[in-house]
Amino acid sequence: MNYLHTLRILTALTGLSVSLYTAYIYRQKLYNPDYKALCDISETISCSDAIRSRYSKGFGLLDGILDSDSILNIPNFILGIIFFILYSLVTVTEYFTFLLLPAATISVCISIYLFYILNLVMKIHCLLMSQGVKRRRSTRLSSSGYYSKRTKPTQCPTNILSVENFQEMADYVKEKISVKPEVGIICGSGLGTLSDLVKDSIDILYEEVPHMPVSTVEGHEGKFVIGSLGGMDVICMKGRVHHYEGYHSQQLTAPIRLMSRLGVKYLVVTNAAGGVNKSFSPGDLMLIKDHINFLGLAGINPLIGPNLSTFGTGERFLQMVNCYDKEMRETALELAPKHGVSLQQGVYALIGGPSFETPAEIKFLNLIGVDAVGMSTAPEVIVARHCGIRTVAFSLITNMSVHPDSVHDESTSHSAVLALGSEVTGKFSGFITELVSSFKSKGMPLQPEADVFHDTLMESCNNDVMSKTVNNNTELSSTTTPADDNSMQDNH
Ligand SMILES: O=P(O)(O)O[C@H]1O[C@H](CO)[C@@H](O)[C@H]1O
Ligand SMILES: Nc1nc2[nH]cnc2c(=O)[nH]1
Repeated sequence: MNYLHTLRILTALTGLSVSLYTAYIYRQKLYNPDYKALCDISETISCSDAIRSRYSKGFGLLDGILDSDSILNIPNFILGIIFFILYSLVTVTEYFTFLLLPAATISVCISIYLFYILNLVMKIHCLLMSQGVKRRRSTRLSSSGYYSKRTKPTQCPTNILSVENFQEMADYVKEKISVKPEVGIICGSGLGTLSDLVKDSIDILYEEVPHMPVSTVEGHEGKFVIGSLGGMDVICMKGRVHHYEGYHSQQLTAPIRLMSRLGVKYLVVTNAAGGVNKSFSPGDLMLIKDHINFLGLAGINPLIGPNLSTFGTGERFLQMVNCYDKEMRETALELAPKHGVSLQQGVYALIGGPSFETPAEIKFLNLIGVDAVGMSTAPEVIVARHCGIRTVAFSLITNMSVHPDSVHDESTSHSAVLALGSEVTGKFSGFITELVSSFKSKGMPLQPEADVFHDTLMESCNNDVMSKTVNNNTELSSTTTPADDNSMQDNH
């Protein structure tokens, strides 16, 4: 009898410890997706994945009936803690001992059920035995983002770069710097001198950083400049890489994931672009309200492949509404006049390049509401969004895109783009510095939650709220080009 009593107490204590440890891992994972639990032994023996699965709440039985965030959908570890506390009390006090048999029966049934889920449904072994994996059998991934042998998507079966690779990039950079950058800046073609604004900086060449693609285009020096700007710690990219250089879109967005791993929360993206909106002039700075990503529409998206769920939002189906952060755009519009910057607003289109557009393509872009065209930015913004980094972006209009009737257009050449860039960049120093400084007072990165979406939809119904803060753009709505059509402008 005594022996049985001790065994019951030991069982209750073991159950309680396991439940508490599960609660601990659950909490750690919430704040640090990279946290590796002691029980994550291999790809198939793991509890971390299990703990974030749909079976981790209400044993998965309420899935589909209750929302996963419903307070009634109680995590298994809480049920476990309650169960084992009651079990211990009954054992120790010897009150209600008639409950022990049904309790033990229920616990055996639950164990068999979980054994079935883990081993036959999810095919992983979780030592804590109380949860399951969140991914389906056919798409289970290893931590490095590789599919198991069972599943072979025909396209991009693995990621070009794994989570570990991004971590290696970040570790390398962290070793070299003493600051903790919160702001990222990308300098577009001819805009490299923006990096001169960074004070007390150290430079790290792209070629030094493991897995970092190297710029091959003139006007993109290819180095990180890390230091301080506007009272913020920043990491500035003096030059970027492009799809047309032959890089995979996951490679050209690798620095964004590196930034995310360093703790960057805000991003300022710049590019040189051809003006499609006829009311623009070379030298104008355009605040990007939205983009049309022709590569993305054609199925070239940096998020294709196994989802890197440990980054920021980690969303598989990423919402792109407000990816050009509304609050940051409003701040930019407020600050611009103070610094003598006449800020245009518009939609940026990414084309694959490296050839510039034909007259017919420009006509088409103009018809569909594009204001400026270039060969970058959209993939970076998509990945920044995926990482939960708030982004604001600008196009320097370096040339007006070719007029349909012209035979030769001298301003649309890379050397002309670079020349104009270096000529006018200095004018934006004060503006960019104060914009970066303003991030100090901004909150945590906005996740693409339903209320933001709703907010934006409401906004589009109520006409363009941005027009309240725009001074010079009131003229735009009276021009006749489709790019200025209100339906496009009001959409953001
Ligand atoms: O987008 P950024 O890098 O500023 O460069 C733009 O300028 C180059 C063409 O001159 C293209 O690479 C185009 O994308
Ligand atoms: N695609 C494209 N990219 C540019 N970058 C700078 N100017 C241009 C342009 O006219 N077209």
